[in-house]
Amino acid sequence: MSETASTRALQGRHHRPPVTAAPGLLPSLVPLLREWVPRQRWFAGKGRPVTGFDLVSAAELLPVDGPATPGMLHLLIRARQPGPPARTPEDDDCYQLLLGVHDTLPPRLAHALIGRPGDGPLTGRTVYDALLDPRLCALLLERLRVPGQLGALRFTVGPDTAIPAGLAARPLTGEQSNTSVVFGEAYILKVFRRASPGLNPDLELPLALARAKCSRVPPPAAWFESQAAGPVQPADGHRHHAAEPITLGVLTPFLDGAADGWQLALNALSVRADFTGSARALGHATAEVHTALAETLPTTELRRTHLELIATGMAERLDAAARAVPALRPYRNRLRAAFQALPSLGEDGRTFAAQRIHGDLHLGQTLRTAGEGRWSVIDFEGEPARPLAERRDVQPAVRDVAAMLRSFDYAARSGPGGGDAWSLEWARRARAAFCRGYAEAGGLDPDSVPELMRAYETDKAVYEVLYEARHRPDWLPIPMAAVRRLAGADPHLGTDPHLTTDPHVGAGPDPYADTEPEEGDPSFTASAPPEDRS
Ligand SMILES: Nc1ncnc2c1ncn2[C@@H]1O[C@H](COP(=O)(O)OP(=O)(O)O)[C@@H](O)[C@H]1O
Ligand SMILES: O=P(O)(O)O[C@H]1O[C@H](CO)[C@@H](O[C@H]2O[C@H](CO)[C@@H](O)[C@H](O)[C@H]2O)[C@H](O)[C@H]1O
Repeated sequence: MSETASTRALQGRHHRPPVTAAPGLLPSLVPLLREWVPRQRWFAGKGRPVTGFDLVSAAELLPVDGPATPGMLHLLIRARQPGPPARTPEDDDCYQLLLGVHDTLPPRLAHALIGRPGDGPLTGRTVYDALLDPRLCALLLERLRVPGQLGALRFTVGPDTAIPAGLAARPLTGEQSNTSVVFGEAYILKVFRRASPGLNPDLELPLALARAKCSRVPPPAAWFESQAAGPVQPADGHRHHAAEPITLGVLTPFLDGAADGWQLALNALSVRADFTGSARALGHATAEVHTALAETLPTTELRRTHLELIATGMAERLDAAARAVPALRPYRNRLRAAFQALPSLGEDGRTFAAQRIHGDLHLGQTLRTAGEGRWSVIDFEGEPARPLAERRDVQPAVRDVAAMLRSFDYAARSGPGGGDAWSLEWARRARAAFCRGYAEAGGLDPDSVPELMRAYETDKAVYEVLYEARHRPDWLPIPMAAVRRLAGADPHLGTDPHLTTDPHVGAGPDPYADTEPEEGDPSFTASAPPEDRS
């Protein structure tokens, strides 16, 4: 579409009141959304029925009254679900929808269909997920690349950034917590599906890292937010005001041809290749990101009372997970021991540094660039299920390290070896190499804080049990294996033997390493895996 045509379309000059002002709009969409929203991967309230929706805000991004061209609506809606009341406004389940409105849906968009309202202002029209329609995505980018305001929506372009017009859109359809669209293989727009009042760390931290000149994270090029969504009536019966802007989407440079760490790890496992060079380089990248975050955003020292609070939070999450997933219950007491070790750490006046961290680091959040083979880190949103305030809090940086260690275990258990002895040894070595790389590049040596590492790895495994039970039940055995291992480890041992850094690890041939490998380890190569040599 030409710039003039798209600008005209986006101007949306109406000769009628906007359809979003019609009182019957949301009621007419509710029956469709009650079917469609709970089926989406990003829907957080799985397992509880949706009894209705409240409208938080609505904007007409493209007029919906043209018969030949699709219209586009922007909605923030809050799902009504019976159950325990929300603890904070951030806990409420508010979702962002971009709806296409057309007379008839072209067959190529059949998978995007939401439904056809039987009454209200869109009677007889077809409503569908606009983020699956490349044409509507391209128009959304046209809106985004020019700073400005539309109703409650505010569009911002980063400093010294000029986004070209007319980039072709390619919606991503993989399993994701949010919805992403690639434009001209030059930019990627991530549209957050859960909308919480407050700056999303996936905008906040990359902006801070760009200020700190950290080149490990693609800098935001443009973003859009919603300002003050007015009073809403969530399930807890209290009226909340969304005082802070809600971050809705972020556009960043697309690392074309980059491969993600998860895929690279699975590739390595499939040919029985060592991964220690890559893991070590990833450790370096992670430490660089942590250092830059600590330099540019607030930090604090955690003392005994903080450690008590952290341990209590972990124990509460364990209890909640065990209520939802019975398989966890037999391990509950022994897992708790890992958390109970934390407060005693502060007894001698020992303190631990806390800072802003990634919050959900795993191999799928790392990208290795095609040309120079350098690791980047993406997706700073934190664990999507946690309240925003908690995700924006300072924490020990080793929490990210523990999370990444879980990811090597996941790869080994879900990859081609299916958790055989060779794969588990692969994971042990990759984990140790990551820790070593992290410490080499200035991060706190994970071996020096075994209790913290064990507590955070346990907390992460518990999170994963709940995550898999909700989203991918077939994957549940993977974190359950970690739960059994962590519950079996002697809580008085100090260092978990699975975390110990073997000084000889991290040296095998690794086709994906971006650092010079050290002297090779002949006992662990692609051609001679330990159990194959007999
Ligand atoms: N800057 C980028 N360059 C290249 N690919 C990216 C970039 N950002 C994200 N991706 C790809 O898009 C996918 C989804 O991004 P992510 O931020 O992890 O979204 P979600 O929170 O929905 O999981 C990632 O797995 C990655 O492959
Ligand atoms: O969608 P996000 O990337 O924000 O993160 C969520 O989904 C992840 C899975 O896609 C999940 O990660 C878990 O599975 C990974 C393999 O698919 C594994 O590498 C991670 O270690 C494991 O935690 C993540 O926990 C969840 O928040």
